[in-house]
Order: sequence, then structure tokens, then C-alpha cells
Amino acid sequence: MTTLIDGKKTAREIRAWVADEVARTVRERGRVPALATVLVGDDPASAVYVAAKRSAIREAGMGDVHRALPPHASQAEVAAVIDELAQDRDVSGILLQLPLPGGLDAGALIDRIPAGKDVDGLTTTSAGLLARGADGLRPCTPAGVLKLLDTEGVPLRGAHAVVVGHSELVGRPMARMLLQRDATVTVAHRHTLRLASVTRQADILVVATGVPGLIGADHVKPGAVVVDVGIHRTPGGLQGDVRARELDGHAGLLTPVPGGVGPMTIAMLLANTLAAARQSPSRS
Ligand SMILES: Nc1nc2c(c(=O)[nH]1)N[C@@H](CN(C=O)c1ccc(C(=O)N[C@@H](CCC(=O)O)C(=O)O)cc1)CN2
Repeated sequence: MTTLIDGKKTAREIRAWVADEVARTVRERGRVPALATVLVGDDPASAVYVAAKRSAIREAGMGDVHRALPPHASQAEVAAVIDELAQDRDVSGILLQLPLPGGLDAGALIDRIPAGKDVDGLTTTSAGLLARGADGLRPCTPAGVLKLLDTEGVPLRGAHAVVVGHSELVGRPMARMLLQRDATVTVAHRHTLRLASVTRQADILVVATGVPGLIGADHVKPGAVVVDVGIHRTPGGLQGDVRARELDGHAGLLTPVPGGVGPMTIAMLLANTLAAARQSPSRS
């Protein structure tokens, strides 16, 4: 039997916890944690995700600061907005929504975010801290995946985890976070030769390739834990990187799309914003 992992439920619990902790932080420190979202351009999916993040931030009692820039905004214009937010002592965290319109250098813009406000965990400094296993803010999606695995009691130490995808947003930090928890980690991607023979070794398979339905039953060891990070809008509705129907009765645990990893991305963003606010120096 395949058990579906309920990301919505865990995300709800984390969001409720964050809301309680925000209230406590406001009582004790007299400061309201705030997230600044920066949206460049008119990508419809990005607009939906940013709206969902802002609504979750407000629901948790945090401050919602938003900057929208047109699709043709220059590198210097986006940089100026980030620099202004970096200086603003009322802003605890800054999130630059990805992907950016073509022509903008995302890495250079992300690196203008001070590490203490890097609630997406994507700056070179945050990535370096993670690579070293040092404390720091972690990227939201891989942090959400780990939280789901922990909630389900999936043992990580010694388990063979295969991460399919090597993006800065998910695959690379996911591999490093699993390694930090003493999993045996293999990183594969859409170009990996004989991919199925690699993924079939996985006790835990995390798929983040951006290729709809890339992974099917042939790629999965019976009983394995399968985490589908992909999300694609198709005429038939939302679909992941995994052909979920094929895995029914084959995988041990599976995250559904929708309702699996996606809601955790937003829950972990709230948790990171709270952590950033608590770590920021007080004014007095
Ligand atoms: N700066 C960032 N940009 C992007 C990130 C990120 O973590 N930081 N991640 C993705 C998109 N993303 C958040 O931005 C995101 C994707 C999916 C969901 C989600 O809740 N999905 C739901 C379905 C919602 C729907 O109907 O579309 C689900 O899976 O159940 C939240 C956030 C790229 N950009």
C-alpha cells in the first residue's frame, strides 16, 4: 500500500505554530517580523505564488511589504529596490521571486540580500554555510521536504537518498541537507545516463527536475519513499515530475501534487522569516 504524505496538514501545523511565536515575539520584543517580497515582471505563476506568500504572512500576523517591478526593469533598478529593503530595519526578510525575466542576473541580485534577511536561503553566503554544515537560513523547499520526512518518521541516517535535479533552488541544497543528516546521497539529473538504474537504488527519492512525469514505476524501488517537488500546469490539471498513478501500490510513501511539497515551501518561508526577525539585532 502507498501512503500519501499530507503536506497541507503539516504546513497548517507549522503556520499555526509560527503565528503563535510571532505573537510572542511581538509581546516580548515589541517588533513585528516582516517579509518583503519582490516580484519582477508578469509571470502568472509567480504572481500566484507571491500572492499566496503575502496572504500567509499576513495570516501569521507578520508585516507584508511588497515591491512590484515591470518586466523590463533593469538590473540596476531591481538592485536599488533590494538595497533599499536591505537597509530597512522594519524588514526582517527579503524574497526575490524566481524566475526573473530574461536579461537579469538572478545570482547577482540575490547576493545583494544580507545573509540575515535571506529567508530563501539562496545567497552565496547561505549556500556556503549550508555546505559547511553551519547554522543559517535554509532554502524553503528542501527544508519543507526534510520536515515532511521527519514528520513521517522516515529514517535518514545511512539511508540511500537519490536527488534528481541539481538546481540551486532545490536539488543542490536538498542533497547537502540530506548529507548533513547522514544520508548516503547521490545527485542525478535529467541528463544522467541510465537514470532508472540510479534512482532504483534509492530508499528516498527526491525528484525536482522540472520535467513533467519524468519518473515512473520503473525508476522506483518497491517500498521507497518518493518526494515529488515538480509542479506543472497541464490541460489535465496540476502534475508533478512523477507519474503518481504508476506508483500507487508500488512506492511506500509518496507526496501528492498538489498538496505535498508545495504548501511546505510557504510554511518554511514563514518559519524562516520568524527566525530572521529573532536573529536581527534589537534597536535599543
Ligand atoms: N524566490 C523563490 N522563487 C521560487 C520558489 C522559492 O522557494 N523561492 N519556489 C518555486 C515556486 N513556489 C514558491 O515560490 C511555490 C510553488 C508551489 C507552491 C504551492 O503551494 N503549490 C500548491 C499548488 C498551488 C497551485 O495551485 O498552483 C501545491 O503543490 O499543493 C507554493 C510555492 C519557484 N519560485
